[in-house]
Amino acid sequence: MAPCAAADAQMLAASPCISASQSMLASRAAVSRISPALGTSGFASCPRIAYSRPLGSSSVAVRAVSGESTPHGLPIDLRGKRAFIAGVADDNGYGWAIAKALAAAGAEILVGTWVPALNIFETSLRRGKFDESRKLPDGSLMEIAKVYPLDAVYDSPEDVPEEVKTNKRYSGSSKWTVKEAAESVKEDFGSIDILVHSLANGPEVTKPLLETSRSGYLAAMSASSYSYVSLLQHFLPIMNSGGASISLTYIASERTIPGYGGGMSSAKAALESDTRVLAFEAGRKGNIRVNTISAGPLGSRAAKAIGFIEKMIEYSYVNAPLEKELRADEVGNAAAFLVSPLASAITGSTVYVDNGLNTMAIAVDSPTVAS
Ligand SMILES: NC(=O)c1ccc[n+]([C@@H]2O[C@H](COP(=O)([O-])OP(=O)(O)OC[C@H]3O[C@@H](n4cnc5c(N)ncnc54)[C@H](O)[C@@H]3O)[C@@H](O)[C@H]2O)c1
Repeated sequence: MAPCAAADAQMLAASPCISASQSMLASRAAVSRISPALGTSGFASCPRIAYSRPLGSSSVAVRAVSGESTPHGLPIDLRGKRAFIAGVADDNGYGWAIAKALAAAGAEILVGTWVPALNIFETSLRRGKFDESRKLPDGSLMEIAKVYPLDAVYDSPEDVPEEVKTNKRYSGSSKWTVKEAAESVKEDFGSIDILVHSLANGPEVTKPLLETSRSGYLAAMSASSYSYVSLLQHFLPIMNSGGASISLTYIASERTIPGYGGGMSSAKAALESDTRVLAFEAGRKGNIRVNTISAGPLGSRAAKAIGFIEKMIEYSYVNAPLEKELRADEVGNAAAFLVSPLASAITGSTVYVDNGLNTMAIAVDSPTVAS
């Protein structure tokens, strides 16, 4: 969700050990022919390989043999990796942008879609409504290997209240609790390498904290924080060693953003704290890295529910060190980096992808600086 509860791959243009003038995605096809030699850890073995690949009508010879030449560029190479992205229900949000960046880097994409939004998402996908935004930098369309129904507020079938079970928005789907989703992914694919949590919900997000009910506050925590603990808890056993997980957070966790209410700021603070603890536990238990991206404001569906997202986007544009629009793909690219072998020593971190807005203490039109 927005600054609340609730992207194409420019950084990915650096191709796996290939000349800087080539797009990474164009290189994927050729590199995949040498994947047995390259392995799934990607660039680490690049300096020792030499191969040639067709690019358009011409053929580009690539030599990156130690001692012969210096390879250009660093690859974000996710070929051979499988990602489960929880929280994709349209092509506007951060989850979609992250899915695209990971796909562009070569990962296989599975998504988890909130049950009430599943039907419309699958129908739109089937009817080609997202085809334009499925385009990857190499011109191919992102493939989603499978869409899983998910409601991350429920861990297992025993937790689901009768009124939800019988709700017609849920009755057409099955196996959508977190535990069942992980079991289904295991049954279908065996394992994953990357887990992305890009979901949040706060039913009272428009209410100030002082007016938030206990149930509204706890609902925000359940959907936006514990949902991540639960996802990692259930997916960790099927995550390959060396894998990585990320979630999305928002600066309202550490600085006051009036209007981001209903306990959502508290939920993001919990998510960031949990990132550090989970990084330790998942690191020790499964050699899995855990990070969270503190993203700047984006006009996603969830963010629009808060009501003032356009103002937040404008505020960011005017006041951030980088005076530009924040694109969802910039967050997607950062996510691709964080889950890639290039970030192999980064875990437990909150990484800001917000044009630098988090560093500012006062607005640029403040009388303090305007004089
Ligand atoms: N948009 C912003 O300005 C912004 C800024 C910083 C962080 N974020 C975070 O980014 C993440 C993605 O949000 P977004 O803004 O891209 O919006 P989005 O609408 O694309 O994503 C939110 C997703 O959460 C799903 N969802 C809600 N409740 C769920 C549940 N119980 N189980 C499973 N899925 C559920 C929704 O269906 C939706 O697909 C969220 O964590 C959000 O807080 C957003």
